[in-house]
Amino acid sequence: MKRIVLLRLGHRPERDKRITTHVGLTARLLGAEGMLLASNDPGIVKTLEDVVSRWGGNFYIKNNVNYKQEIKEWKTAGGKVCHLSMYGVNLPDITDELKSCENLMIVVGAEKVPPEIYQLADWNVAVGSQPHSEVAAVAITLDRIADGEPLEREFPNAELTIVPAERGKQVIENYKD
Ligand SMILES: C[S@@+](CC[C@H](N)C(=O)[O-])C[C@H]1O[C@@H](n2cnc3c(N)ncnc32)[C@H](O)[C@@H]1O
Repeated sequence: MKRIVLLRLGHRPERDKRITTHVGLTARLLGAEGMLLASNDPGIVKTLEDVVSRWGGNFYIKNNVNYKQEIKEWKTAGGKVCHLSMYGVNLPDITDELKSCENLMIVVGAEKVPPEIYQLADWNVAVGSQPHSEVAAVAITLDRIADGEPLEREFPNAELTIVPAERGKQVIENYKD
C-alpha cells in the first residue's frame, strides 16, 4: 500500500465534532496520510492540526471538500475507493484485495450516506454485518490492511513523544525550531 486517505461524509458540526475528531485521530495513528472532510467545520481542522503539531507526522485535513470531485480525481489518478458500510461485503473476504491496492481512499459516513456512494465506490465493505461505529470501522480496516505493525509507526518532528512505560507517564519534550 502506498497511500491511504480517509474521506469523511455527512459530518454535522453541531453533533459530530467529537466522533469526527476521533475518526481523524484514528486514521492518523493507523497510517492514513490525511482526512478529507466533506463538510465545513474549521474547528475540526484546528483540533487535528494542533495534535499533528504537538505529536508529529504529516497528517493533513482538508475542510469542506466536494466529495464527488475528490472521488473522481482520486479514481482518475488510478486510486481505488473503499466505502465502509455494514451492508457491504465482509472485510475478511476482501482484505487481500484491499491490501494489494496501491492507493486507497476509505469513505466513512456519519448520518445516512448519499446512495450514489455505493455506485462510486470500488468496494462497499462491512466490518461485520452489524451496525456499530465509524471509529471502530476505520480502526479495524486500517489495522487489517496495514503493511507491517501499524502500532509501531513513528511520527517525525513531534514536540512530545511518549516513552511506553509499565506505570506512570514518561513524556519527552523535543526541541523544535
Ligand atoms: C454510525 S453509522 C450510521 C449509519 C447510518 N445509520 C446508515 O444507515 O448509513 C456511521 C458510519 O459508520 C460506518 N459503519 C458503521 N457500522 C459499520 C459496519 N458494520 N461496517 C462498516 N462500516 C460501518 C459507516 O461508514 C457508516 O456510514
